[in-house]
Amino acid sequence: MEETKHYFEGVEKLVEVWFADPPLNPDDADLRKITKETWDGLLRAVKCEIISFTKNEEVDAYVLSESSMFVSKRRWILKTCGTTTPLNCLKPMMKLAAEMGFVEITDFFYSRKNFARPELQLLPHRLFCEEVKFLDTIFDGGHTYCLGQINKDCWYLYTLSHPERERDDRPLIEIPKVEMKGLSEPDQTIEILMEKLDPRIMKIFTKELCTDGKDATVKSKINEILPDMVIDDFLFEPCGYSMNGINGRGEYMTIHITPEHEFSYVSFESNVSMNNYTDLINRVIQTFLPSKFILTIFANKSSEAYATIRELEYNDYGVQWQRSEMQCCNFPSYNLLFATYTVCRNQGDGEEENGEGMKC
Ligand SMILES: C[S@+](CC[C@H](N)C(=O)[O-])C[C@H]1O[C@@H](n2cnc3c(N)ncnc32)[C@H](O)[C@@H]1O
Repeated sequence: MEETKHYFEGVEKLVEVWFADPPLNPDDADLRKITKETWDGLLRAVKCEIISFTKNEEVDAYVLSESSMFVSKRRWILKTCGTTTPLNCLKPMMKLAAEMGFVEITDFFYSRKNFARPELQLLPHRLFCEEVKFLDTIFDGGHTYCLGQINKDCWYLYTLSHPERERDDRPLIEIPKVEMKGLSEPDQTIEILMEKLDPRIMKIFTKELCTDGKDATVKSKINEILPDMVIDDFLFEPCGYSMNGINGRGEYMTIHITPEHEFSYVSFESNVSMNNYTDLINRVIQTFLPSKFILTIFANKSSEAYATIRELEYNDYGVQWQRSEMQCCNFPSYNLLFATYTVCRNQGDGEEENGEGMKC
């Protein structure tokens, strides 16, 4: 691969952990009681820092120097890009949670797209098999998947993925196992990972064209994607953009933009509940005009999206984007859809080998 002087890996590593309500005083235990100073300390191990914070009744949302973190009562989401090392704060975070009474994990997901420049990553993130080895030192019974083409665009997943009836057997934090009560609440996550974006749109996310995050949010119409979201946005110097949006139903959206032409990348993620994501996906791709994108949707059995995500099998996004891959996985407690799309007029896009393929 051609050496570039400046390179930034937009692709994020995404950690999502759900804890069971503690058996004793479940109403008192709340991950949002962890202070900003404590998070500052934990995030040092990840090599990123908090740059902005917003909250509502349901969720605390942090914009980070490299992406975002969302904290709700019993769910923690950490999404970081660049050469950050999010798995390095997993054990300390679980220890903190255990001190609050959260001794059982009900769901765990670690996922990411393949890196364009894996050789720049730090241990334990240089290869997916290295990440799996690291996670296996923490969890028993992790399941690993690679969706897509391992020598082209692909997406890795490590999950505990236990069916409901096996929940008492979940691994945990060197603390006696406890029984989980109740059914899981509805949960769904949609991610759209876009590459090779329209340079005219990417220009918005530079200090040349915009003064600050708000200016870029309005000029790009990001605020129209999910209009009920209260937005916290940040425009980096000289370019780069991150935003978190939250609403009163505990839903979030987050967008991160690496606008540099040679390696442009935009990610969209939300847990907004919908029984059909077609319109949302259309709004996102029309906002950024990528040449190719990966779509993933998770929905658990209680989610209104659970039964409907297969409908996307029949959807194309206008004449411009053509689906090149699609896989549906039925896990015991959730469905997962993975699909890749490329722009029709550039059939070659997305056909180049990725930096990380076939090395494990
Ligand atoms: C943090 S943002 C968004 C990253 C996100 N994962 C994405 O989707 O690309 C990264 C963009 O901001 C730029 N940037 C400028 N200053 C930065 C800083 N101090 N830390 C991280 N990125 C910075 C990078 O060059 C890149 O274009």
